[in-house]
Amino acid sequence: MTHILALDQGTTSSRAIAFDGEMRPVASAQREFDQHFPRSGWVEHEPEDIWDTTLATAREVAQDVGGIAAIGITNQRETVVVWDRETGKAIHRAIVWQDRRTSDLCHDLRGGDFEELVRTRTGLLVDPYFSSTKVKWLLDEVEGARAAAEAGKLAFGTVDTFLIWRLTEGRVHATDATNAARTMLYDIHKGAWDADICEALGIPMSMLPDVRDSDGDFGETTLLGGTIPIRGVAGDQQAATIGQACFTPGMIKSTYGTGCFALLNTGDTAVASENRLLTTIAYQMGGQVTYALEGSIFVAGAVVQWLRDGLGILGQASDAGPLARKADPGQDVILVPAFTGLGAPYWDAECRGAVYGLTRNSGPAEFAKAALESVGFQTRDLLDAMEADMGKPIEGVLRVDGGMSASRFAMQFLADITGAPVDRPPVLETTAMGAAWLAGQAIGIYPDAETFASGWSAEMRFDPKMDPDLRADRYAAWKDAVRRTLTRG
Ligand SMILES: Nc1ncnc2c1ncn2[C@@H]1O[C@H](COP(=O)(O)OP(=O)(O)O)[C@@H](O)[C@H]1O
Ligand SMILES: O=P(O)(O)OC[C@H](O)CO
Repeated sequence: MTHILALDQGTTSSRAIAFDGEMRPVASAQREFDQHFPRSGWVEHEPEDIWDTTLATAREVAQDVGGIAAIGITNQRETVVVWDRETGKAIHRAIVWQDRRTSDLCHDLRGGDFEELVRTRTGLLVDPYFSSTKVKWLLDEVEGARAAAEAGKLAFGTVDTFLIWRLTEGRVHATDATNAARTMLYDIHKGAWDADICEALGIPMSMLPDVRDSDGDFGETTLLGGTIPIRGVAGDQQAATIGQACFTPGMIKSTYGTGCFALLNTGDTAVASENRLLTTIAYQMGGQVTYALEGSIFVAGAVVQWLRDGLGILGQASDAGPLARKADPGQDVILVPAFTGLGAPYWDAECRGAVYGLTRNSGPAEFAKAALESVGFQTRDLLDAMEADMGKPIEGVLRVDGGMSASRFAMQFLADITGAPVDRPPVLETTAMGAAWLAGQAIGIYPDAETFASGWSAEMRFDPKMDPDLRADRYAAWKDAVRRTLTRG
């Protein structure tokens, strides 16, 4: 039997999932790895941990199913690895997307021509979230790094690129267009690295990988038994967009993992946001770019982890919904989970979390309810910004996935507060499925986009049930709470 192996290298764990010829997941393995927080606001991963967990899970699953026809890679985005081309060793730990160490630098870079250049060419905002200022930090701070980079001895990559390099044993230094689009170094209109931005940040272009189609040819690996081609690569949120079959302009998916990332397919038009959303690449196939508007929220499932590990009021994440159902409906407790600032559409890196409306009777149930509702409120912020950018209401359904979409309470509130039906597919591993589909259709064993999309169906639909007046009141209360939390008022 022919299988496609999807490698999903996420923020907290590496997963390998084998899909059979019918695109059904048939075997999987997962390994968590350590998170390093050397200072407040800094987040690092050990590149060898990323590699070891990826290789171990890939080997386990490959052995389980036997023949693998092709590999698809999907990855946590923006995270930076810089390594020595000669030895293959990283010069420093990976700097993770959540890391805020370049806040001051980004602050200094805002407000002038550079910010405008970044916005118009990369579709992004000047924020520590993206890769470029992290690369600059490494070149400035690691001894000898800048000289080595200028001599062409160092390679930069997002995690996909690092894994491709390792899997091909240094033969291929490449990424796909979706990952390139998250670096803040890539012109998404021209489809090329931007020399002006690289020069402004002092990043030698010799460090940068070759950019290919998401279903391009990324070489072969002999490390999993036999010779297996790598034929699909996409950032995890883009892979989820593909796995949710959001191939038509106007379709939206929203993934609830550690954070939440909503992508609206805008077809061949790169819509410039007036509402602080990101313009990004959904996928590139056959040289043809499909764009998306993206809203990025930094804390979604992480708020449930906080209830469990920080407050200790949950035994496990799945207790959150049942606890929230016990909350006193008369209390309007609002939690703004700005643990690391707020992402879209506010982009306030300095503000921190807050709780409003506490009474003497507020307890664990009210906290659980407020935490789950905060994710719905934040998604409504994104959808409103998308509607404003598109100049028309967003019709249709929100397709959801990710670990937190398992919560029926959270998904029902999401439908209630957005007023949009919410569809949840039977396979929540849509990220891996998207990467597998890219690779599988590239080698001709999976159907084309149209056929894949027509076969897509929801396992569960959540219809909005909230009274429209109550919806308006509750959302106004959220907006008021956010206004009071922002450092910029
Ligand atoms: N039943 C549940 N109810 C609420 N949150 C959940 C539930 N199950 C998982 N989560 C949350 O989902 C997140 C894990 O989702 P996952 O997609 O694996 O994230 P990531 O890929 O970012 O590591 C965790 O933050 C966890 O708190
Ligand atoms: O690893 P995840 O699923 O939390 O996704 C991380 C995103 O790609 C960051 O942009």
